[in-house]
Amino acid sequence: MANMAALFGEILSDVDTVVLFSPSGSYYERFAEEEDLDVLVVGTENAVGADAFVELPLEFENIAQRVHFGLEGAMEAGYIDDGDVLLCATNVFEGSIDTVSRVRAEASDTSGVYDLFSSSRADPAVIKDVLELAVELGKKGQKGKPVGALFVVGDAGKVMNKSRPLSYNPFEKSHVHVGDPIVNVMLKEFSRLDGAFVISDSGKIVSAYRYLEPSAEGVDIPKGLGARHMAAGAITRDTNATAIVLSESDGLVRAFKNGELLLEIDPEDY
Ligand SMILES: Nc1ncnc2c1ncn2[C@@H]1O[C@H](COP(=O)(O)OP(=O)(O)OP(=O)(O)O)[C@@H](O)[C@H]1O
Ligand SMILES: [Mn+2]
Repeated sequence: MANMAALFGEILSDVDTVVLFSPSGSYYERFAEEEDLDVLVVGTENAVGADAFVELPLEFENIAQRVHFGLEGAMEAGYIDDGDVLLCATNVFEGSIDTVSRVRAEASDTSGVYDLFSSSRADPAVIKDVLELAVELGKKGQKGKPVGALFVVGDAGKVMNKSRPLSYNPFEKSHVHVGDPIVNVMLKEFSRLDGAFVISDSGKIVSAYRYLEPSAEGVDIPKGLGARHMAAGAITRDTNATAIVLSESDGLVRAFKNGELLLEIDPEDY
């Protein structure tokens, strides 16, 4: 048997931090016991009670995105620095950790996606729920047909002031929150509605059918995107809201904050 440690040694040498993605308790313990090793845990929850932990808002199926998001959060939290060499251990196939990637942390690579969750005015769990809602809607569509949707999350009072109703508001007297199971049942209904959904910091659906009228001056969104995306970008520059858009035409989910596109994901990858 060839000496694997010698053959793969380069990948494992001169590492600053080991990053474990969703490790089991016993797996984590083995690393935590090593005194001269910096260990960071990344996952949707801190199941192993690690001191250094970065929360993933979603279980990213795409490994590169999972690693990227984790490292962006780790950089933001100060666990790693620009130029650090990291060993990222994660699972690609079913079950436990099966893959190790050697990655160099690049501050210039950070897209601000972690910011979307950590410093949005709305509760991060609400952003996550809405993002999941948009992804699910993007996967399912409406009877197999692609649908579009626009969710404006946070700073709802100001958003309401910068918009007008296209029709009566079905949520006027209701107390529906984005995390409620009923919201998933309502998904299909949602997708028929025109205009935007306005959601409060705490996740209450304040209104449907809102036509956004922010000032679009100076908003710089990628060419080729239409009125829905322009309105989404612009409302986040005019207010402290975060906008999450499912495009009917290309099927992608995009998130905007401070007038900028922060995240672009393909629902099929989740
Ligand atoms: N200012 C606005 N406020 C709320 N909703 C809007 C606004 N402008 C457009 N929309 C909604 O977006 C829908 C699609 O518009 P349009 O095709 O111009 O947008 P788009 O950015 O190309 O989005 P898509 O990729 O989904 O086609 C409209 O039918 C309308 O429901
Ligand atoms: Mn369009």
